[in-house]
Amino acid sequence: ARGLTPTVIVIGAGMSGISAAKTLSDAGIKDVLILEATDRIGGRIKKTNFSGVYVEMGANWVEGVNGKEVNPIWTMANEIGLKSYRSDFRYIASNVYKQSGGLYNESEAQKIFDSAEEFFQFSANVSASLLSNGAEDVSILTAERLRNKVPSTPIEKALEYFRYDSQQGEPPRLTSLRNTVPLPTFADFGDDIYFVADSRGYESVVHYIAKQFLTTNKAGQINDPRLLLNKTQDGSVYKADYVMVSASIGVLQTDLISFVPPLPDWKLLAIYQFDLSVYTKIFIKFPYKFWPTGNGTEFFVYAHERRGYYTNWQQLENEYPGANCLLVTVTDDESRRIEQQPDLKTKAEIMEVLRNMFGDDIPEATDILVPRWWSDKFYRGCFSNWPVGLSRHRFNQIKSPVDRVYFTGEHTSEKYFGYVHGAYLAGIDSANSLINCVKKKMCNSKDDKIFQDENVLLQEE
Ligand SMILES: Cc1cc2nc3c(=O)[nH]c(=O)nc-3n(C[C@H](O)[C@H](O)[C@H](O)COP(=O)(O)OP(=O)(O)OC[C@H]3O[C@@H](n4cnc5c(N)ncnc54)[C@H](O)[C@@H]3O)c2cc1C
Repeated sequence: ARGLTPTVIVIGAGMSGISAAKTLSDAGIKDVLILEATDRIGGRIKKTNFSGVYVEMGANWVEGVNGKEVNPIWTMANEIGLKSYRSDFRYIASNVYKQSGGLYNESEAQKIFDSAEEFFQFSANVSASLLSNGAEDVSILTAERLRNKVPSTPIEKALEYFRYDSQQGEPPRLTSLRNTVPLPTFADFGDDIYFVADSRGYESVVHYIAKQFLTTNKAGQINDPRLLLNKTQDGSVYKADYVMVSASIGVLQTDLISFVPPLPDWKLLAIYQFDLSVYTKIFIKFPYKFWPTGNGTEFFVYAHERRGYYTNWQQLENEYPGANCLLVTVTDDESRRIEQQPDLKTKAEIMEVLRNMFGDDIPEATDILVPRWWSDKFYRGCFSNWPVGLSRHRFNQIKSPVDRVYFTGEHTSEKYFGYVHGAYLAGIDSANSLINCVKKKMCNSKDDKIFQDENVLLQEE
């Protein structure tokens, strides 16, 4: 180690920063310094105590399990015995509530569900043919129009929301068909997703990786001088040969971090064009259960005429027995609206929705948790989504290094952007490019040249 001048400074100790630092360390570049703005590692994987149980404010599922390849996060979750529960969405059609109460007829709901499934297959074919023809990208909504499958009734809209917005955090109008249908996560790692409910938190996977290269004290806590927490705007100066930036793309879209000299135009254009979705998991607690429990009841849907209005529900009896907790998820504009209003207002809205579904006799909620990722200057959102029309060339520029400044994070994973495994694999990838530069002096890829030419063009405009 060279003391005050490490080879690499890693900005951010979320999954990707920790994964990058470990990869560097494994390759013999042990003099890294990780600077994290908050008081903890894990970033968007974060547990909190909610009325006596540990719930996840950020990432909750290991997504992509039981497929042809093994999701590396699943491997680690098993190595540490992380408690998780397979989510079973097969019964949704029997659990769709009308706006003013009562369930939709199951066969009616099933028909809409089947038709959505048929559309999904169709759209996957459209996506594949766009790719093979080298044609322009289209949105998921465009594909719906092609098939005359644009949802119009509350139940159609609710089921569409359940399928797309709960995965991408943004509506089909904004989302790239070519890059999200089908999602490589499920094609490669399998269709199953497992809900983590463990008092150590999903973040224990990040700790598990960190402890493989950072020192710990007798109590097992990380005490390595190469990890500095609460590192923000305190006037300290650190020097290094290289920097690896792992902050969210939402952070990079603001001026929280200033680069001197400024990032080139091609880089900024790429960063500014990608999307960071907002996805809000609201936990609510009750004195007792008034919702159906048992097999096939875990997920339910509320079909309000206002699309995305408290649509997605999960009862957590399996995961947190006896805690009497529900989880309702909102996204995008609803998330931003709810982040900006007091929790009491949100609770009142949710109580009204629940009374519509279950009648006036239900008890008042005793506690509510509303995470605010979008308002948080260290995140500015939840997971990235590929907007329609953004080319692969432009996408590659998001992760491309600028001189000795490297980039990583879930938003730099071409196949698995938006996910925990995407962040993990991106950390390894970006670290490997940096290692190639340090050790083999392979620093300027051919692509960089293209980018630089483009930059000149932009400046001449
Ligand atoms: C609500 C929510 C639900 C999600 N659900 C799932 C899910 O179920 N399954 C799944 O696979 N994925 C899910 N995700 C996505 C997953 O959490 C992320 O893809 C992944 O954790 C991102 O890791 P990262 O290292 O790229 O970024 P981050 O976790 O954001 O790490 C970046 C780190 O940089 C720090 N930082 C920011 N600015 C600075 C600065 N100026 N200086 C120093 N440090 C800074 C941050 O504090 C943070 O610790 C979800 C995310 C959210 C928010």
